[in-house]
Amino acid sequence: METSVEAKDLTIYYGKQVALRDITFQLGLSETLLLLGPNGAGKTTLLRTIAGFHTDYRGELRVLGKRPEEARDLVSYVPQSHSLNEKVPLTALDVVAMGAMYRRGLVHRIVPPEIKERALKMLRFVGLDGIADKLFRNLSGGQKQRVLLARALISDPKLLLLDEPLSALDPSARAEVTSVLGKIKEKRKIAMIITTHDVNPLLEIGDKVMLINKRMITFGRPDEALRDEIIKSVYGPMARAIKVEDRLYCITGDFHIHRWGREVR
Ligand SMILES: Nc1ncnc2c1ncn2[C@@H]1O[C@H](COP(=O)(O)OP(=O)(O)OP(=O)(O)O)[C@@H](O)[C@H]1O
Repeated sequence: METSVEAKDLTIYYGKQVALRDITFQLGLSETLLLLGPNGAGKTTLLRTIAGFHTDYRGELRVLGKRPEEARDLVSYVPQSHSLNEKVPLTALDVVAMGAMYRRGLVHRIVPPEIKERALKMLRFVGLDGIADKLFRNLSGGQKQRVLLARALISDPKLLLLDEPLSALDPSARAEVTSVLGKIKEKRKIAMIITTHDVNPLLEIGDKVMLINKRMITFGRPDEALRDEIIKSVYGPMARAIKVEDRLYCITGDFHIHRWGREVR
């Protein structure tokens, strides 16, 4: 199988401390992996390692057939919280265009016409072409997340890494963003790895699920990987994996609560 990511006996360190071990898996070129695990399980660490930002690891790791550091141009990474300074009056279009300009070493504020055209196309793709000239800081949470997805897509990545893309959103914004993720999967046919505390809203787009908790607990198709006894081994006896009318639900009792944009755990 041609793979987007391939890991064999991967162990990730922070100096002498092991953050994550026993990671072995293969992800196909257009597959979506949902990466699930409790607080501190190592989800962000694994994502940043695949992105080529964290290099303190042993074992094998290949991203699109290359070492992660060499594959960076083929990968887009959307961190849990964006690092844009909201005091700077950037429009939605500016933010999307940044995704193409940084790659070409362009750091000035004037967006070249060719990039503007592509940025508008990306905004249309995420259903936001009407707000191109609005200030990013004034957008709703769901709109901001969709703009950040458009920014990640403009460089035409083959692998998209998303850290908790739904966690700061209210239910209707979650549905908006989930539907854009489904569209990316269907139309762009690229590989995605999405970290989440709550796998349920994403199960329909997940080809594979990995559950981690400082080590890999399970990896496979959702119905194989999310078995009741496995979920209980990580989240305790109250946790459940249940099927209702052929749809799988994973009840872990593990969720983020956000108030006024600040994350409370
Ligand atoms: N820069 C760092 N230096 C040392 N240890 C770190 C560093 N970053 C993370 N860790 C540790 O690595 C482990 C995994 O953290 P990580 O942030 O990857 O977990 P996570 O599953 O993404 O957690 P959360 O769901 O809370 O975001 C934790 O024990 C954390 O304390």
